[in-house]
Amino acid sequence: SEPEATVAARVREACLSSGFFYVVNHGISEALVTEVFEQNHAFFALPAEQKRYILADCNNRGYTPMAEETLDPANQREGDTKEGLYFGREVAPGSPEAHLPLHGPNQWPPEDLLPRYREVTEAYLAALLALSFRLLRALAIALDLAPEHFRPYFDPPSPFLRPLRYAARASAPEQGVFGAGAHSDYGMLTLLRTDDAPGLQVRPEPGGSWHPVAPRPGAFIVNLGDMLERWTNGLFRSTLHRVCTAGDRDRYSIAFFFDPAFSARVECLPTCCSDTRPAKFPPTTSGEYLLGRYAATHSGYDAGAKGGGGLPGGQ
Ligand SMILES: O=C(O)CCC(=O)C(=O)O
Ligand SMILES: [Fe+2]
Repeated sequence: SEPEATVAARVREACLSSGFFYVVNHGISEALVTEVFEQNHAFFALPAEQKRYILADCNNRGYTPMAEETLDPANQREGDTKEGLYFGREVAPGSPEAHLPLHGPNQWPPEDLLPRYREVTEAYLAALLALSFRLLRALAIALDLAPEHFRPYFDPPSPFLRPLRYAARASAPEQGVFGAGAHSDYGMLTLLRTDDAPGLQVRPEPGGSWHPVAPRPGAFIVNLGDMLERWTNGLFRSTLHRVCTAGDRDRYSIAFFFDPAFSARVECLPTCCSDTRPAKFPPTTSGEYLLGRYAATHSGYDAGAKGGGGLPGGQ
């Protein structure tokens, strides 16, 4: 891999334009990536009742059936034509964090059916978490901040792994049918792997045209989320994207969302606002922001379900 300063300079350039870039020479073995895709092929091939056995719980961890999520309610006539899974950082039931929304034990596919699923998934999660922390340093350097600037906000991090299967159904944008409706990601960074089926599109300019993002063998597609856009007062972009499937076959992808600690405050960096460039977004917390977005897009998720709490850190 290249010197960190070189990487940071190229990251800056990408973050100032589309906020999307490919990461190569990342050190994560292709064997591991292949294995995690194989495990998810096997999971999604299970009978519906087996998948529903781990239906997403009050922490939004587990299985989300076809069309459960609607990423762009204003422009969709039905839910996303995909099914998925959510895994997060493993939080034991009695631990101090267990009362927090979105925190708790993961729901793993039954071991008798998929004996290697958990081990492979945990290895992949750990590898992506380590890569994300490297990118976090590069982002800080790209913003002329100390390399460890963001680190305290990620103690502990909130990683979410999202294996997805898109149905073999042609998207029809003019009819409001999408593999995944247009959205920006919510957190800091997203590291995406897809199979070789195209579908991801980005729209760098508001109201502009959609551009395909082709899968590249061995590369992660990385994009910035809303929290980094808020931290940088819009300097680094959280770009709108969607998935339009061709309908000739299923499409598999695995998104990894790297988000700050639940209680981390996300507000304009002092270097990104001034009298002439006032903060565009009010301060929020990572948890509050995430919960609001989940509540708006997941029919199966009840943001008030845990501890009767509603949104934490309220304003
Ligand atoms: O499957 C893809 O290519 C993109 C998925 C995505 O944008 C997301 O899950 O946030
Ligand atoms: Fe996304």
